[in-house]
Amino acid sequence: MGQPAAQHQQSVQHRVTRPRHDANSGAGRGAMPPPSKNGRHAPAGRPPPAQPRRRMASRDAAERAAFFARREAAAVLRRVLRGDASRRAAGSIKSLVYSPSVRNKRATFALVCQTLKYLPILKEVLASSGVLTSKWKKQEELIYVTAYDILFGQETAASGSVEQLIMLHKDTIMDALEKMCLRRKVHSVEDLVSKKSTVKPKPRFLRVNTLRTTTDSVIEELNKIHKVDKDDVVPDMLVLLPGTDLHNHHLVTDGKVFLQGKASCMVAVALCPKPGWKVIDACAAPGNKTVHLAALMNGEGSIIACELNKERTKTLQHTIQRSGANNIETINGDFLDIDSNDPSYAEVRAILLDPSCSGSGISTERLDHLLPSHSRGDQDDASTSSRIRKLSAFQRKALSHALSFPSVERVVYSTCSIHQAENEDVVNSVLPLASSLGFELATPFPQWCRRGLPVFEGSEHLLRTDPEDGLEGFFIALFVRKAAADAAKPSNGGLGVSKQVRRRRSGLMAFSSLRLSRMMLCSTRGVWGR
Ligand SMILES: C[S@@+](CC[C@H](N)C(=O)[O-])C[C@H]1O[C@@H](n2cnc3c(N)ncnc32)[C@H](O)[C@@H]1O
Repeated sequence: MGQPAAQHQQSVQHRVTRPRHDANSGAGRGAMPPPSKNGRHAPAGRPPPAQPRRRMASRDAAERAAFFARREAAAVLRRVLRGDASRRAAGSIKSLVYSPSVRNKRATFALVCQTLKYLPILKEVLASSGVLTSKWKKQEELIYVTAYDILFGQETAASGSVEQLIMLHKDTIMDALEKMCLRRKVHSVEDLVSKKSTVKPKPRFLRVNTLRTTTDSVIEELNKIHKVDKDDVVPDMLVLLPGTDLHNHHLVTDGKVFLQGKASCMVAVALCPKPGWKVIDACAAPGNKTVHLAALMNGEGSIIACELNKERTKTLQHTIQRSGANNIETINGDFLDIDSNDPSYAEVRAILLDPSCSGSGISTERLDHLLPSHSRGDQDDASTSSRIRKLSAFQRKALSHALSFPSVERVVYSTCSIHQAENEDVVNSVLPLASSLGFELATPFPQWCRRGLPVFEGSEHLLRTDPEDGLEGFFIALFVRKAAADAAKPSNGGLGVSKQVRRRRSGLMAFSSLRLSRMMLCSTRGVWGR
């Protein structure tokens, strides 16, 4: 290639569309301490040019912001990569970034996503440039983030030993990048980056927490700056434009609204617990559906929220606290170990079972396409099928257990999976038991067009949501005990039922007549033949 380093560097760098992220914004970072003095000096041999004070100060602030953003991003990236490698993710990229411990969420999110996008390239060039020696291996995630940021991001570089390491090797790395482009016959580094990241923007859904506020007052407040609509299916659900960022909005931090997807909210609504009932949320963390149940019950009655994982139980408790619900008891334990014949559960009337699943219905939202396992194509391998087999065995056990509670009238089984093995097959396998215990499948949201895959008679009662509907891929099955369903018919006078239950019942009654027209509508859209 033989061109001078600076010119050469420019030729590669300028062919890269610099991704824009606002790690430099410094939002929320004003109170942070500066990096250690010895980590912040101008590159050797180049005295800082004389600059007006204000420009120096703003450069210092930018460096400080970049320094901290890279370290926050590296901590998240470490958890993401370890979870992906062990296939036991501690959470999605988003949930890790939006955990309370991350201060500059927006910058961290952008840096993590961009670093993941460039990771295969970074690994290769850092290895060939001899940067990742055993000494630096311990900080490899920080090296990836910093290398991404300096090479393709914002170039604010001077502070921190890892920043200096990358600056020291920058020319060699750019050289390796140039060679890589030549070898792969592409014009720019951007052409080397995975293009699988096209996520179709979805509306921003949010659920109003009616334990703390009213839907009308939230609309009034949000309307000042956002376009807000009421959802036509889920009560107290609002729809905003895609990309509306409300993570730091006081309505969210105060627990007045929850940033919860529409499909996820349909689960608790399908269970439709009455105020005053005793309800179990069997696999509860992080608790979005638990607190939704509490809101639907107007905070009356009691909810037992069971969660196996200790750390996630803490998150569940945090969610409950944020919601203001005070009728929820948490159990850190195995739902399968709860004795359904224990007198303390004799009055449980509804169970929501949203067990661990493959999450294949939310893989796009979870940004799984950015993970190394995805680019290796691990999704199709034998370990995935074995994982799904294990999951569905647990799901079957848990669903059978839920049906075994003596007074339970309504059981909702839900997943965020698109796999038949975790959905229709699980339901089908428990049908004989369900029927022997007096349960039958009921039809949640009868007006909803997309139903279960037609793999057994009765699967039309099941509900699926799909990215085609602009939603995540969810699955909902509702079991109702026949005696309870009969008692709920209007002929009993409908004593003491809430307006919502009555509305819902009339929906169920209307099902038969609706069904024919709906099936005709569905068949024209090809839903059954997917
Ligand atoms: C899909 S998540 C539940 C999400 C939750 N319903 C929500 O909407 O926020 C499944 C949860 O079940 C927990 N879990 C898995 N096996 C369990 C078991 N045997 N008993 C109780 N919880 C379990 C997992 O740790 C995980 O937190």
